[in-house]
Amino acid sequence: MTGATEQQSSTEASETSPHQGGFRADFEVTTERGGPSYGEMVEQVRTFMDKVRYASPTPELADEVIEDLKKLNAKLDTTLVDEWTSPSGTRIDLPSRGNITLPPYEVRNGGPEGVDAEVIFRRFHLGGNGVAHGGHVAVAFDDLGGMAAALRAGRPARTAYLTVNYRSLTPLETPLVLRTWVHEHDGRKNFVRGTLHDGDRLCAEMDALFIELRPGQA
Ligand SMILES: CCCCCCCC(=O)SCCNC(=O)CCNC(=O)[C@H](O)C(C)(C)COP(=O)(O)OP(=O)(O)OC[C@H]1O[C@@H](n2cnc3c(N)ncnc32)[C@H](O)[C@@H]1OP(=O)(O)O
Repeated sequence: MTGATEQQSSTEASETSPHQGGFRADFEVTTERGGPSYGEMVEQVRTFMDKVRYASPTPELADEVIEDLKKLNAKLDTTLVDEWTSPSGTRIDLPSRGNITLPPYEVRNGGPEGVDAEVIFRRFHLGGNGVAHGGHVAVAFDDLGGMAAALRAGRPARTAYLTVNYRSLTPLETPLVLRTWVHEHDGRKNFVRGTLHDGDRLCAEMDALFIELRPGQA
């Protein structure tokens, strides 16, 4: 499984420290941080969120779960690091780089020409009536649109605007194809388009602008 490409996280170094700015010019990606079971740990948390979305616990069970979660939170408290050295976001071998906040995706192909990924919206991404929440669709477009801009530009880019047209319902628990590409670029401006398909059916389209960050820009 791949969560990203090498190019995406190893961008052009600048004369400024890579430790400055909103996105670092160069930061270390890894397949090892968090250990071999880290992906499974993230998957178990996603599964837990799936269950929470649909569970209706008794008051006693809710109290029990709270106590268990407090213990787990205390365990993780002893291991907290900054965002650049956390496995969540830098583990390129895992879906969505191990980033638990993103809908899990796998990049099938990524380069200056664009990104082709498979994304699955989980049960906890429910909006209503059994289909995905539109905000989660936008999150997937944002991350993979930013990736398309970064791969073309060779440097990080930030979203200036992002428009999603919801063309049909987006199913949960279904492998979907999300594509993003730079349609046009002008200086630091990358006009990025995207599509989300369930088979042949178009679920949503994206039209966005990603601005390449200047060295050290916050
Ligand atoms: C691989 C991982 C990918 C992750 C992707 C995740 C992406 C994100 O979610 S980023 C978070 C959400 N975005 C933000 O918080 C951004 C907040 N805004 C900003 O930081 C700034 O406004 C920023 C960086 C977008 C642009 O600022 P700045 O670099 O100073 O550029 P600025 O000089 O204002 O504008 C550059 C050009 O873009 C144009 N522009 C800027 N914003 C917009 C906009 N919203 N609409 C249209 N044009 C715009 C300007 O008009 C200008 O055009 P021109 O060069 O022709 O005069």
